[in-house]
Amino acid sequence: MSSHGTPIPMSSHKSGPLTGVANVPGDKSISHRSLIFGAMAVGETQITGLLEGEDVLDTAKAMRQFGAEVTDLGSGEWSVHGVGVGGFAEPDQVIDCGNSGTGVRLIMGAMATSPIAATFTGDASLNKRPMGRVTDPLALFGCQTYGRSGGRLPLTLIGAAEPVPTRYTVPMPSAQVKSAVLLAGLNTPGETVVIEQEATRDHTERMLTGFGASIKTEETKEGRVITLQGLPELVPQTITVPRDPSSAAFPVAVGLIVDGSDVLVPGIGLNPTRSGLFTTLREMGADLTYENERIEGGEPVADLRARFSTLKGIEVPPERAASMIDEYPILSVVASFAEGKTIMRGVKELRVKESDRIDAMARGLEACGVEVEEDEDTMIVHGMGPGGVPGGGTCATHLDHRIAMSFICLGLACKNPVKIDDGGPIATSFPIFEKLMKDLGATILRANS
Ligand SMILES: O=C(O)C1=C[C@@H](OP(=O)(O)O)[C@@H](O)[C@H](O)C1
Ligand SMILES: C=C(OP(=O)(O)O)C(=O)O
Repeated sequence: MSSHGTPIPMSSHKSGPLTGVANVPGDKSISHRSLIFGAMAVGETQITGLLEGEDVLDTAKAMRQFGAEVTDLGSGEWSVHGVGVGGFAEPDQVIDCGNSGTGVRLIMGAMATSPIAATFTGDASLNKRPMGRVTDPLALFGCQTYGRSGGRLPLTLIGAAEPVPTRYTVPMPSAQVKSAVLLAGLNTPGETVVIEQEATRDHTERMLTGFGASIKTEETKEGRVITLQGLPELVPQTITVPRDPSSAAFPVAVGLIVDGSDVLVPGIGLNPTRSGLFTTLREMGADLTYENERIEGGEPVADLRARFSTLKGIEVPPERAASMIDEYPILSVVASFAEGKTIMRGVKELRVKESDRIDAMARGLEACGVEVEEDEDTMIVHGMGPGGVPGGGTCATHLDHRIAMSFICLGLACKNPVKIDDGGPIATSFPIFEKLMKDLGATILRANS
């Protein structure tokens, strides 16, 4: 089932060369943060290029429930009148974050140090995901949570009336946990310190600095030590959201695996905490070039050009995992068309995303004739060479947008069509995916069309 409706079965079919320009939507991580940080600033934040996917729209609704004025001005332009740090009102309805781990975890952090209560829920996927990783550190500030066993949603959080500053080492590589703790630190007097052993996406640190918070990051023997000074007044910003590298991954991938293709994906952020997939693809021999390299909004940006390539399997360094964590499903598709094995280690976080992504990809690839090995923390794909994957399988998507899009991409380069049980979740992060792919020349059908 899609998160908000009936299932949308789809199929994708071997396509001729995919060519043209793919303008992917705004970055999901930055879109959530623009709304949440805007809601915590005093005055009006203006946002251009917001991703209008379901995940982000759920965050916009939640910010309204906490008292911010959030207005859709049309064409990706949004305005947020914030209530200031500590200014959140108590919502009078349950906060439904839909399919979004980022939304619920960041919002819990943002409210955890205000003297209000809120109840959070999500769809069947989100309500299975672990929340203890966020509620445990938030409890150190003095808030209380009452949830289902295993720390699952639905969950009620009662914010700390007198929050105490906290020093916390994040036990798994997670930007969501890091961000939740930093956001709780905003309404806490004194210094909040978060330590991460592996660098994860740093949008919270960069953007909060832009909003006027004092955040210092030091590389030490312990890891990255991030220190936030509490009780800043956040200053509203004018934000242009860059295009999402995690969405760019799909047109880039089909450009590489569909014979004769040449696809241009303009304006993609190459922040090193996000660009691990592109480095990996180039190591596999991809004809993936960075054109018109430039700096936009303080971030390195380039137009990505992907042309059909003969690829070789490689071992992806595990220390790169955090910088491409959402891209392993589509990498496993690309790896199916490489010569030799692609070994992905250090990827157990994939098991607690919208679905268990190692299991979902392994089962679907096997159904399409690809050999996959896995253990708790590893996935190995045995490549079948360009054009060598039989296809013909039906793949379960488990309410997971990235699984759905990955199998659609697979089918475009297989000998036989690939079916997915539900393309509905694609709307959570990439609502224009189907049209964008068809405009490049992809054959994608809905079961009833
Ligand atoms: O902070 C963020 O915006 C995100 C962090 C990652 O999750 P984890 O922090 O759980 O690894 C990523 O998978 C998610 O899509 C977005
Ligand atoms: C893991 C993802 O998102 P979230 O954790 O926000 O649900 C994703 O978009 O791949």
